[in-house]
Amino acid sequence: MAQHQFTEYTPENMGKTGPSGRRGSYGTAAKTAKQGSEASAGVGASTVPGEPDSDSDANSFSRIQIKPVNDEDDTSVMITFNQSVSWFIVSLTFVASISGFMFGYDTGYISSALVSIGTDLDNRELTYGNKELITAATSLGALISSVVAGTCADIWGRKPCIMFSNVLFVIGAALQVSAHTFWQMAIGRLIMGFGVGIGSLISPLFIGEIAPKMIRGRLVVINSLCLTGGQLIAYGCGAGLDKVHNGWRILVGLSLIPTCIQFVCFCFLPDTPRFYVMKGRLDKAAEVLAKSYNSAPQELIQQKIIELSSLNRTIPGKTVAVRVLNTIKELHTEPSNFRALVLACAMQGIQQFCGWNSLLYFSGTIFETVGFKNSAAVSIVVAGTNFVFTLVAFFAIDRIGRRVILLIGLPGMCLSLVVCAIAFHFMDVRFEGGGSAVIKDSGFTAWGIVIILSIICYAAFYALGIGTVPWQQSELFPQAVRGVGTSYSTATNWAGSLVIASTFLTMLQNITPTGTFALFAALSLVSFLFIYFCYPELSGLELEEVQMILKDGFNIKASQTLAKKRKQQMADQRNAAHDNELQGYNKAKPSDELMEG
Ligand SMILES: O[C@H]1[C@H](O)[C@@H](O)[C@H](O)[C@@H](O)[C@H]1O
Repeated sequence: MAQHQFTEYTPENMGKTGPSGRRGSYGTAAKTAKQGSEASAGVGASTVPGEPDSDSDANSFSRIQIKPVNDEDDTSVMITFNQSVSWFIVSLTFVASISGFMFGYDTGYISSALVSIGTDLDNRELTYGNKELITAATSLGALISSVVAGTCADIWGRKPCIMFSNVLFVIGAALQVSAHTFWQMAIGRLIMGFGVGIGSLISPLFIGEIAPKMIRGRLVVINSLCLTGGQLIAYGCGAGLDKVHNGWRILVGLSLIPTCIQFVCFCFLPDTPRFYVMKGRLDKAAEVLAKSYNSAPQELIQQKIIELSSLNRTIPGKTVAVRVLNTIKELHTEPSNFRALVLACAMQGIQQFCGWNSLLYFSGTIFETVGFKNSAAVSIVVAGTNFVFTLVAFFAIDRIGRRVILLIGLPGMCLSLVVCAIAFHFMDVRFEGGGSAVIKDSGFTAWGIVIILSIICYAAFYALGIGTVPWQQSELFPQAVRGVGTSYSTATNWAGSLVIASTFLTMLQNITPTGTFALFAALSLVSFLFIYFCYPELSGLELEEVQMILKDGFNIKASQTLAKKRKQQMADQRNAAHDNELQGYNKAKPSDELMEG
């Protein structure tokens, strides 16, 4: 265990900026802390004097350098807290995850609401086109808002953006609940979609930034659990309110409860320490870290802040617009950022183009076609499987790792889809215009059961891997481009969702169900190959270490080695803490809390 030197740093000098506008007062401290770790670690990480750019104070500013790794050379040195999770972090995670719930509930309730709306809007039945527009409005709104949400989160903060999404949820829901015309309903759905897009991006980003690295995957999956749970509850409530007069208004009105709870909670909760560091509010960052790791000594908190601010780099630019343009430029021109962007967008694209949402949205139609009278019940089973296997992913994502669960999930999905395609072939189902189906043997058949079982297996493998892992997207990007990077990937998700949902019935009609499911199977296979060759293992790594992995390639092997090493270090640390406890040390020495590569 390394002995780290403590610095002359005091809370009073926190947040003061040097002549350059950067945190000059941290410069010497960062240097001292880093030299301490270097001297004892004897590894390649080094403190380099501030680069001689015009606006830096070379004497008082220094940077932590993380070199690229290859299989043998692990040069990362990061400060880690011994304590894994506190109630404060758990509370922040659950409050942020309400956005995930809203995402799931608001995209989930519409299929049953559309059935029970009847002639309540404009005193007429909704046309097929009206229904499509009301459904798609939310995805379209989410697509539009996700494009700008990341930048807004970097400018104003993660918390204000989530609170703004609450306001949009309330306006959107109020418009829908009181709607008597088709257009009011569609506009309400669009505004609600703006809120969904913001929440879908910021909630996982917020959780990723507050989470301790060893359980970051799990905490982000809590957001996915709320999402799939929200979908399940929406299906359940939809089935329950099916026969109730104005049941759809109650269904929409219920969505106001969680969003108001989230707004009120965030009035009393802070933003993430990394965001505060980004804005130079180091005192606030230290305060949040101290609450998050309440058993960590003050000196260690201070050192972590020093480390984070040394790694923090502000993108230059006189105005916001110039800074955004420079960020976009840096996202594309810096190789590690570009690799992160490719991975994040590809993962979200794969998640949508493997066809899950089309099955979720149209499962009722499919199950009725293959002979199930109570199709709503079977749809609930499919949504329930999605939820249960997201729970399995929760336990597996940090222990087994993101890469492994993806590499198990995608072949499973591919196989289930192949079986489904074959079963549809033997059932001889043809879909005709307007979503109606012609079937050779009507009624309940063995092939019908095969289709349902294979769709349930598909749901399980999907939720285990590709349904869950892409939402870990924020860990791929460094702080300076995280907001914009996650905007790109979240927009890819919503664009994919929109394309797939609007083309699924046409595909069933034009290339038959067998062709459609075979196409999704082929896409799952190609995705498997992409992940095998390009997706590194990031479990257990500090957010700042991920860029080191992506610096000179996808470095799959190096990432696996580093992830393994981190797990071992954590286990050793836990054992050491346990031994200390047995020997009667109640207070961990600061140096025991530090670990290094
Ligand atoms: O991760 C989620 C989840 O898998 C949902 O079930 C799905 O509807 C969403 O599109 C996806 O982003």
